[in-house]
Amino acid sequence: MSFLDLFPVGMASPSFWSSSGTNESQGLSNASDASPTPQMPQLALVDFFFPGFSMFAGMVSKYLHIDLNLYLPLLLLAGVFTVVWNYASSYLWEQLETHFMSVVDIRTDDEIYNILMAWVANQRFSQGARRFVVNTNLNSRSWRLWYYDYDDDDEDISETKKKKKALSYTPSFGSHYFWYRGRLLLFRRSSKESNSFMMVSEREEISISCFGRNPWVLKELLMEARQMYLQKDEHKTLIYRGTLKPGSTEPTWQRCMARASRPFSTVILNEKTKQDLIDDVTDYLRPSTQRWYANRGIPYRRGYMLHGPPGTGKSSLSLALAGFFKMRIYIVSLSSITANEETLASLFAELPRRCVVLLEDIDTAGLTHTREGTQAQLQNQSTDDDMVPGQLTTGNGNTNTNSNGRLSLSGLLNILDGVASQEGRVLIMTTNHRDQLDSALIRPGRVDMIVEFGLADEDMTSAIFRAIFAHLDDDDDTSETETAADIILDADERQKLELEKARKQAAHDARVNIQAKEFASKVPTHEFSPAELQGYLMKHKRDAQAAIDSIEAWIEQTRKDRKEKQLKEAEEKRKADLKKKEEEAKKKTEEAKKKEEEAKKDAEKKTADEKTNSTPTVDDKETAKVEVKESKAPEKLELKAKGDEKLDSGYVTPASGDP
Ligand SMILES: Nc1ncnc2c1ncn2[C@@H]1O[C@H](COP(=O)(O)OP(=O)(O)OP(=O)(O)O)[C@@H](O)[C@H]1O
Repeated sequence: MSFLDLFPVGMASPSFWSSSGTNESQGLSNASDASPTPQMPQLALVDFFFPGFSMFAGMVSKYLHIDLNLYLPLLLLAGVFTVVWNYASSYLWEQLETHFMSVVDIRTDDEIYNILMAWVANQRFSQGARRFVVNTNLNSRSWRLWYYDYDDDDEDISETKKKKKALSYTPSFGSHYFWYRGRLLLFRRSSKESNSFMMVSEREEISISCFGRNPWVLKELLMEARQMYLQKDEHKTLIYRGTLKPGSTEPTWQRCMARASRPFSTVILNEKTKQDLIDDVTDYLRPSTQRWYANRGIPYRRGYMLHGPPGTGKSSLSLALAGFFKMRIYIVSLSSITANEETLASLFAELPRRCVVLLEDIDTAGLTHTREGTQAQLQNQSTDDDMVPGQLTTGNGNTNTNSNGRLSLSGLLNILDGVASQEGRVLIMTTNHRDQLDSALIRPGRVDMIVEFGLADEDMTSAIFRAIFAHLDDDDDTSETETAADIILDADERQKLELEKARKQAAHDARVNIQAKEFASKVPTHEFSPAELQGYLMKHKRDAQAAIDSIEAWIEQTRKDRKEKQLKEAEEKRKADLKKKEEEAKKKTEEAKKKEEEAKKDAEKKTADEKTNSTPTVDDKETAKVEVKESKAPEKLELKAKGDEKLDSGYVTPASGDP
């Protein structure tokens, strides 16, 4: 049986309705029984609004013997009501929202999005939603906020002890009602019309509304969400880096990671220096200190300079400091292309009041020429095109950004002295070559404390060894030990177990101390950086003895590698110099050639001009004749000239002494 067989003959044609439906139908069709044709426009109209209605009504009439015509007015009414309701309800809702509700819109390109979504994911209404979005990372997908690394908190350890990404559930697009502090709130998530190049997750809009004109409950909710978010990061140091927004020249701070705060004790440095630094910053951050500065008109800022060879712990100390004082750290490398006065100024303007600002590698920023440098140096500087973009230049006194758009020393000083840096921030500058810096940059007031970092000495080496091999409580798989302890309910047995554990640890630490001394005695002092030694030890982190046994071979190899590297660098430098010299010589030869050609051309032109000037015209011929004659017979010429004069002027000029 085909599909068409279901329908009576002629059903598909417009005339079917009037001819076959007349027997049963009365309503609309009764009026047209006698003449089927006038009904057609009505049916066509109904079909227009409800496509396929005539066909459906025909089937219902044939098989169920119900005449839908009778219900047509009702259906139409329902349709009209639906349309009106749609318009009216959205209008009414709009009016209600405008006059009787408070709404907070959440920007998806702001950190508040991450804050709120973290809160929402923890709410009952979110976990009970029937349609929801599942994420392993709740953070905004907006390019301004999309971080490439996930917080460690987003991971959980399952019973099988395998690390898995935690799943977060948030309500899907639509309106979701929930109760908060006894008030009914509405969480709305919708997809906004936007450019197709944006990802779906980027195109969402979030808002929370409450009934009533006072939005206090919304503000409280946001505060609670923020508090919860901050608690999550309490034991972490949030690291931000100064960068340019993708595809634009606008600078911005991008949160790049949240690291577990590094304890101060893990930074190996002279204990007194460490304590002095902590005391200094503690004193500086006291509210009374701020008043003290203000009362005396002294700019409220504090600068620290950390200097020393690469890999000696400058960045580590800065991070530990930020973690210790629970402050965010904002890092900008002056050797990066983003570093010019304009970008730095806007980055500084965006900084929060209390934070650590780390200006990295100011030596790579081109301060090898000092501000007191000679005029020649300055001239060289201005023509030096080999500098890395973003390098600092000494400036020419007139401008803070030189012609290449690079940051000048005066530009940097302006930023350091500017209003933006007088907000109680801790400014740390790091450098590998302190001696090459301008004294203006490190004068008291700009740099208040200088901390020197050096290559590892014997004490440092053994401290690094201990740091790697000492047993820390967190190293244990606590879930396993806890289970064992839980099983043994007897207090004595438990105490015994703990004592045994402590004894084992003490024995381990004593062994590590001896090994550390042995290791340190084998490493020459002030030759290797802590980072190099740490890197080596980490290769043997499960076997301390192996680390001691193979250190000599490593030292040998490292020296060899360094020598090779030095030779390679020297060779590269030699080649580069040679190439530069050749290029300069070539340039000079070309210039000389060019000059020669120009001189030749000039000479040729001159000769040509002379020739042109010397080609005899009629007058010239006359003059020449005169000249020739003049040379032959001066007296005669004189007479002739006088004759000419007579002819030209019409009268004779009386010559002196002429009778
Ligand atoms: N004094 C130190 N105490 C503890 N760890 C250190 C120390 N020096 C270096 N390290 C280790 O070496 C690595 C590199 O250190 P860090 O980045 O702090 O050095 P740096 O001086 O800032 O180097 P650079 O000048 O190249 O930026 C880190 O993993 C750090 O743990």
